[in-house]
Amino acid sequence: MSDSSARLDVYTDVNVVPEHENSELKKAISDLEGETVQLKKKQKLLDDKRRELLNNITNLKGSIRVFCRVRPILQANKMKVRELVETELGKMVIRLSGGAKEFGFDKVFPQEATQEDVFTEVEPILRSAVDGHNVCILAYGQTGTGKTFTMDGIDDQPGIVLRALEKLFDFASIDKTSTLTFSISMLEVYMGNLRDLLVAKPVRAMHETAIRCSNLNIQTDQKGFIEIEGLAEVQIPDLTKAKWWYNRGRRARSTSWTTVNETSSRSHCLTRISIVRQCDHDGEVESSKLWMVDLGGSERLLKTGATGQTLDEGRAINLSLSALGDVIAALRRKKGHVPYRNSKLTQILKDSLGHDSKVLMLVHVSPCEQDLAETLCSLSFAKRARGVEFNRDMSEDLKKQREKKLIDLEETLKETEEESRKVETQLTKAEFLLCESKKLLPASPCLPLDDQTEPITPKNEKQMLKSPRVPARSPKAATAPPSVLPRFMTSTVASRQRQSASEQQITKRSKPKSLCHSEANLKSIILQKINKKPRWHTDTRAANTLQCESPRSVRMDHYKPVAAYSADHNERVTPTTTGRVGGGHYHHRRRMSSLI
Ligand SMILES: Nc1ncnc2c1ncn2[C@@H]1O[C@H](COP(=O)(O)OP(=O)(O)OP(=O)(O)O)[C@@H](O)[C@H]1O
Repeated sequence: MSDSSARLDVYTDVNVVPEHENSELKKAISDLEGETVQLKKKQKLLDDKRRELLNNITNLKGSIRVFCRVRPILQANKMKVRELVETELGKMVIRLSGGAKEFGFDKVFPQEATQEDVFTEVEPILRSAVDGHNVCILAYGQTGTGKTFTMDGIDDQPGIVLRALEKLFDFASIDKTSTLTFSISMLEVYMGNLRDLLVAKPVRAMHETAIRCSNLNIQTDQKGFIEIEGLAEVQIPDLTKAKWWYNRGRRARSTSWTTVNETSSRSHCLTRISIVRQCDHDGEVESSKLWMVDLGGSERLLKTGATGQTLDEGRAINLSLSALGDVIAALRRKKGHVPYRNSKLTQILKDSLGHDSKVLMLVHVSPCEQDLAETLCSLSFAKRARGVEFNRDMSEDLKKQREKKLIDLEETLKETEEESRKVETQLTKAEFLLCESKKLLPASPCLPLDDQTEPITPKNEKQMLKSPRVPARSPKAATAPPSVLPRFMTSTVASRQRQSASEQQITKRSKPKSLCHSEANLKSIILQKINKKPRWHTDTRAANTLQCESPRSVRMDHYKPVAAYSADHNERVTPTTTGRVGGGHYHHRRRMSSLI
């Protein structure tokens, strides 16, 4: 057979679409493009609606919520204690000689409550953080009542922070309308000074006489947002890196021995997760903060056997806790002046306690008779934070109305989420069809088969179907000046996982049992759209090259970080604003952390 006849055969086998069908295919593509744009718009609207509904629900429940957790009786004093604390649904009852005293809470966790029980109730507030609200979770209570246990947890019972990190990455992997990126900072407020826990070197000497604090400045920008100048902020692209940094920060925390708790925290430990959310539809960027705070133990100083430095530490902790109580009470009463400036703690948390933020305070108490005085102090603090007027002053009628409104809102939220899932399915289908039909358009004159690079074999066919194409950077990203880009906007592992899952999903769908059959199916689907019967012939070699790149996957690499933040511990950590790398030596007065 001559060369030319061979070429003729090839052209006959390959999809040569007649002109009129070609224009119908173009029309179908343009319809599909219109459809995906509309579906994306609808998806964005539904997501906005969901966020608004959730926000209304949280506000109705109270933007400052107070839970109470009762620590179990510890093995050490199991034999010699009398329990005075009883829990009922949403209520704490203290049995006193003169009768019982009741305290109401949004939720009460009895001694047997697990870390999981606690986290289940905490979880909804994390959604608010991802939706763009500043959120503050505070663990408050007497020394030794389990604040660190609730926030940090122990090896086999992780606490809120680790669970929250996991949850955030879960949210990122299932978010269909935006890309989420996270970074972590940790600091402690010790005797009124701030100390960066991510750049601090763990100090192994137990009784160092001085603490060197880093030069961290609390700044308020024009919009009233708080930034801590000089505080290291590390990008966390995945859960493993997030855990690594978090554990590093915890080890650097100051602890000391008191008569009440062997590893008493002598400071407030603050973990901040900065969340950047970029909407895939319009590129809009939102940021929010999630603070998780293990407060220093509130204590009656005489009881802890504190003297000297420990006494000073206790005083400093009590002063800042009382300032925190004043701020929350003022916010509760919606009082004009909120005394944020009275402590470093409240200055740092200023933009995450007030306007439009969500606060969750977990008050910890001991069940033992010997701790009664402290327990009553903690419960009074909680009562003030919760606002006495909240339920007591509300008439039964109002309470019922509120309950009904909550039920209605939750119902609407469910429906919205359901509708959003349906739109997501439609969008995936439309994008798949669009992607495949574009490949049926003859883009340029066909090359003779001899000129094609590699023959298709079963081996590389598999390879091609599996490996996604490298996503192109969007024109937006290519042209945007780096200085205006948020510094955390790199793809996270979660987002990359989501991308590859999405591609695998589509590849699975596009992966033909028989390639001819698959393409014929595709054509018939597209032809159905343009009301035509399939007439084209199939060239299996051409069909083999079908790889569907999810159009939605392109978004991941839009941005590069401006600063070289890295969660890899071999790499550099950069402080947020000053450019000063905090590799200095921090001589902490003493440290007995059990976490080393
Ligand atoms: N819910 C719980 N279940 C089991 N053990 C607990 C629980 N809560 C606290 N503990 C144990 O009680 C001890 C004291 O708890 P923890 O150190 O968390 O108290 P703390 O309130 O953080 O104290 P401090 O303010 O002094 O730092 C620890 O040994 C801890 O493991």
